[in-house]
Amino acid sequence: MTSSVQPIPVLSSRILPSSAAGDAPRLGSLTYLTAPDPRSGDAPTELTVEVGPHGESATETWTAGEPVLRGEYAGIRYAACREFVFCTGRIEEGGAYADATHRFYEDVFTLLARLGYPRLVRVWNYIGDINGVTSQGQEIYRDFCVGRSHALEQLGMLHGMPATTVIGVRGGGIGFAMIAARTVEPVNVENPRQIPAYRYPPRYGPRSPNFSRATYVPPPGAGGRGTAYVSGTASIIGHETVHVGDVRAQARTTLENIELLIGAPNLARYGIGEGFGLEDLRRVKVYVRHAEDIPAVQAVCSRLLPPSCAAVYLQADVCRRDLLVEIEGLAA
Ligand SMILES: O=C(O)c1cccc(O)c1
Ligand SMILES: CC(=O)C(=O)O
Repeated sequence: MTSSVQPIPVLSSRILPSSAAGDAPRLGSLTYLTAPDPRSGDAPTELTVEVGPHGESATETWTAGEPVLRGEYAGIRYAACREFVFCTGRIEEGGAYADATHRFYEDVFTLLARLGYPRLVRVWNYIGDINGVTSQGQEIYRDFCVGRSHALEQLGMLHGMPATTVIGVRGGGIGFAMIAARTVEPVNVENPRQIPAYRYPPRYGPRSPNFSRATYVPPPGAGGRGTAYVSGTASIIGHETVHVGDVRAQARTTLENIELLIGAPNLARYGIGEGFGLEDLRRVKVYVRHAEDIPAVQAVCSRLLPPSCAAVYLQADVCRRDLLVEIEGLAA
């Protein structure tokens, strides 16, 4: 009997103004709307969040070039091809989020284990009123971190989380999207000039955030290029916010952080034999806290990013009050 080795499907994605998003078969999508849209409940594996009115709206779609199988477990919707699964879910608005977040992450890992896609590649968490407080007086972002950390501790995964974005959006509750892989081996990468988030000191909250600064996915076949998924990155050196009150300097420092993170010298520390520069960024989502800062951030980014990089500027809150801008993206 002969067996043929099937090529691993390539995970691809693109971003368009939300009105122009086509309806090609997809694993899932993330849509950022600048106004509430009463018609847009979340379709299966299509997460919609409301951002501030002064930035852009956009849809990022994720496709795999082959048929997907859809399903639902514990309220989490998924769409899977052979190699990748895209999941979305929501926690409804409530007085506090730690317990619901704990349960949500437990359910996600149960689902991924049952489906056979145990390797997380990318996670997004969109939190309503992220800098507001719970009924117990804890900041909502910190309360979310407590629930996530408890779930991961139980699973022995405190240090194993991939590239992640946590951003504040309008409305209440938390929207989640995740991508996991069946066989490819993602490599989680830290930034040499930032301490790992799971080692942040307690002044940032009772439980540290759990995420890696980037996740590298090797090429599907010999000779190709891999992809570096870059977490929400901000103007942090060590564990400290730098350039408080100066949005231009925060934007520049953020891009320097990304450059150091995905460059060949840093990736070599993980045995990765390639590297990326800012010129390899294919797409970024730039989250800007204050409407009036958007033009300045756009100016910095258009100077430092290549014209080939699709950039969208979204008005949204960042997890720390003194952070004015956060940038995520992918390089390939
Ligand atoms: O996973 C997180 O807690 C996190 C924290 C900061 C920025 C970000 O995009 C994500
Ligand atoms: C972005 C951010 O808050 C962090 O890296 O911790």
